[in-house]
Amino acid sequence: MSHLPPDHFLSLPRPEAVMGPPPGTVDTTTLAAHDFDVDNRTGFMPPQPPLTRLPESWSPWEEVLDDAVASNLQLGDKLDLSDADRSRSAEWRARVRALPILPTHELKKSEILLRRSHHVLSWIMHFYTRTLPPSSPDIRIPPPITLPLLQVSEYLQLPPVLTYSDDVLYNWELKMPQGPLSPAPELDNLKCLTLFTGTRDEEEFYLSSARIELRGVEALSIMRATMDETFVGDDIAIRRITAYLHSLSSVIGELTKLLLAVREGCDPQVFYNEIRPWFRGADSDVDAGKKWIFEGLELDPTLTYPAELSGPSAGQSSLIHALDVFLGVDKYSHAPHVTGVQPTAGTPGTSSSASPTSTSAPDSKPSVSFLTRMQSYMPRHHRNFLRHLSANPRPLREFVETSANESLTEAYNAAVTSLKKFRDAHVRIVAIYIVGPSRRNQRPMADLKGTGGTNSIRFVKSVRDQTAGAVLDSAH
Ligand code: HEM
Repeated sequence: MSHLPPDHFLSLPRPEAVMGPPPGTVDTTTLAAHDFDVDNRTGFMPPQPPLTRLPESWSPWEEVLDDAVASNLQLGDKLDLSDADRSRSAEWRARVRALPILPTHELKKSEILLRRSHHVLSWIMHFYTRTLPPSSPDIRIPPPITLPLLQVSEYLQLPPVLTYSDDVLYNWELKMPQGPLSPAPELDNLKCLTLFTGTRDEEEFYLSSARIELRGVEALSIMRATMDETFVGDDIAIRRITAYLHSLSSVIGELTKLLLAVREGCDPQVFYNEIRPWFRGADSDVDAGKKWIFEGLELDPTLTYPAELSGPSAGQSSLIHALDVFLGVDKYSHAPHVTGVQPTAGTPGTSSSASPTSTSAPDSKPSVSFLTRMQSYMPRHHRNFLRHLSANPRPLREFVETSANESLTEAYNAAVTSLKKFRDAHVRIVAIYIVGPSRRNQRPMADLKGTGGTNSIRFVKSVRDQTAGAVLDSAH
């Protein structure tokens, strides 16, 4: 960097993660943040394998998580839970409650430490809440988890709950070392860092998304090249964009194959009955009338009751949203009325009955599109990337419409249709992994709600149908 002038943004010291950069300057809290933390080899996945261990000062968290994994803890509402299972998880929860409340200020110095902390604390929280006996009247998260998890989440601007970044983006390592010249991890050279069940099915479930993220890097570079060409906008540009859009259709076709390949390693019954219940966030406890209570919240006056507490969902993948936004399909697929959430009586709008310092949940959830709600679960640099993409002054769809070029329109429609086919496949996956197993009903209650809080199959079908509606008339 010695050749850079001292006032260049890359020469400036990293801004404090929590404060962000001063107004008018670029956020450089991560190495690639000047590029929205989107790497040209690994896209929304980090280019280096994520940190696997926090420094010594925070080892009590790491140890209690190791212990949860090694103890093979079982879901609290498992039908054939043995007394030994029950007492093992009760002992583990007692250990969590006895943890010291560790300070988090030093973690703010590094985005990488903050990410690992969010990963460790949110996995502990899910192990804790989901092993509670079903007879517990509410879900109480003890202070040694509440305080650091809410503080770390505040710094990262993420909800204090397991997110797609905790179980996919930052939950991998290489099976075998790759040479320094390898541009990105090979799709079959990944394994996961943390699992609830230790099963291959669970690992394959996360890795199917990870592979989609890595294969999607080519889509990101096509988007970049297309955006450059729309600025030129001449006949050559139109020809190039036409070719790029055909390539994009093929890449989305590859993503569809990778999505369907989840069936090779992840059994639907195991997914529905043994894996998915671990993901449940506060939404899933609403029907049972249970509130999440963050004990100790009042000890830090800067903290408030979290607004968002849905479980992790690949609906938080920035890649799929980026495709929607780039193609201008999001106005259809994720129109404001496509919230996925069934309005409940007396919860029409945005009002909330919890006071800022209340330790328990507000009664209602704002009615915003699923896309908008899921963006708050994405790493903030990725959220900014999507905002930047939305603010593109020469949107592709408009460009295609005004160009009125038949080949270009056809290529655009092919890309939209490819995205619609991805969603056809996704509807099949939701039918196989959620609707089918729910009919056999091995769990206490048939659970058709998505972990993102939607009415799963109805919602994914409506997003798919809206995507199809974005195809342009060939007259354009
Ligand atoms: C077994 C595998 C999968 C199942 C059972 C599944 C299930 C679901 C469900 C139930 C929803 C509704 C939202 C919610 O409440 O969470 C959803 C949404 C979504 N999922 Fe999946 N999903 C799977 C794999 C994937 C993968 C691998 C991706 C891509 C990386 C993906 C991308 C999305 C997207 C983008 C949405 C938002 C709706 C849309 O834009 O189409 N899903 N998924």
